[in-house]
Amino acid sequence: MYAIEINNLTKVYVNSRGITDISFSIEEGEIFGFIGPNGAGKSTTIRTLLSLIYPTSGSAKIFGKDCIEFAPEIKKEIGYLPSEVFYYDNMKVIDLLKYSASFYKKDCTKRIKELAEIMDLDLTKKIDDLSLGNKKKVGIVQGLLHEPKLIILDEPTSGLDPLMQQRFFELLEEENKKGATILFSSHILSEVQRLCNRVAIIKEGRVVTVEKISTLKENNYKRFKMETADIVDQNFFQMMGVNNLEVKGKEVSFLFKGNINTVLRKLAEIDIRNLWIEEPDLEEIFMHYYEKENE
Ligand SMILES: Nc1ncnc2c1ncn2[C@@H]1O[C@H](COP(=O)(O)OP(=O)(O)OP(=O)(O)O)[C@@H](O)[C@H]1O
Repeated sequence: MYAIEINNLTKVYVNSRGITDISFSIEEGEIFGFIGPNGAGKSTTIRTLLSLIYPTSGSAKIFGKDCIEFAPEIKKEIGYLPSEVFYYDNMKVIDLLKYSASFYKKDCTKRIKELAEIMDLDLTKKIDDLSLGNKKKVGIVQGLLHEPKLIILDEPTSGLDPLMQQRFFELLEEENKKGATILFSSHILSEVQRLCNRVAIIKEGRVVTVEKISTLKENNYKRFKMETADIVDQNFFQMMGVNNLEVKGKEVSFLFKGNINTVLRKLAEIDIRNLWIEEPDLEEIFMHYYEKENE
């Protein structure tokens, strides 16, 4: 059974696009990235899954159940961290978390304490007195305290310092090992690359591709970097499959997609001092994908 199954989901807002014909599925136990620039439609998709808004057309299932028809039942299985967290500022952190826990049938006291310790969160403080990063931590504990089967995170790391981001990622990996499925929305590629197995790339309300991170990295592009013995005209490197070409004196770099032998035969015509062939990072692949789509 899929943890999430989205079928042709469309949301049209009164004056703007929203999302158009989104379809993808997430297997139970996956850590799935949802990536795209601001305004691409990530939050709209997530809010629809949580039945906080209703789709114009299409449908989605969570653990095999329609996300609108079975919304109250499904919500108990989900931990959700919204991109922006708002609280009744006058409350103490512990009171807010106890209040959140009261929606679930189990006793979450022990888990609240464990999570607060991991995330270095002072439970006795008033929410009013917390920094943005600490408010984010409250959201994280609130989202995870009932040990949900599905964790949905919308831009979860904004406001967290690098050490806390690291702890948070480790926490997510542990939850995943215990069986939780994770949907991780972000516009930061490096964090998606670090955490996720698969990713859906969304652009202007539409999913442009769903790929394994490893496929995106390995099968598509290689980054060639070299030092040539003499200065070579950049036209020499212009061939099918070469992109993002940069020639600075004797230093040359480009992304290559295609049969690697073609490029190696071509390079054999010149005198090369040093050559590196690397996996490009996701950022480069992503940018290239977007450029290609815009052609
Ligand atoms: N409540 C709303 N009313 C009208 N238009 C909206 C509303 N919410 C989102 N939109 C529009 O829908 C589109 C998708 O926005 P959405 O917030 O889902 O994107 P996003 O990928 O989550 O980006 P961000 O990271 O900036 O939140 C945008 O064009 C946005 O302006």
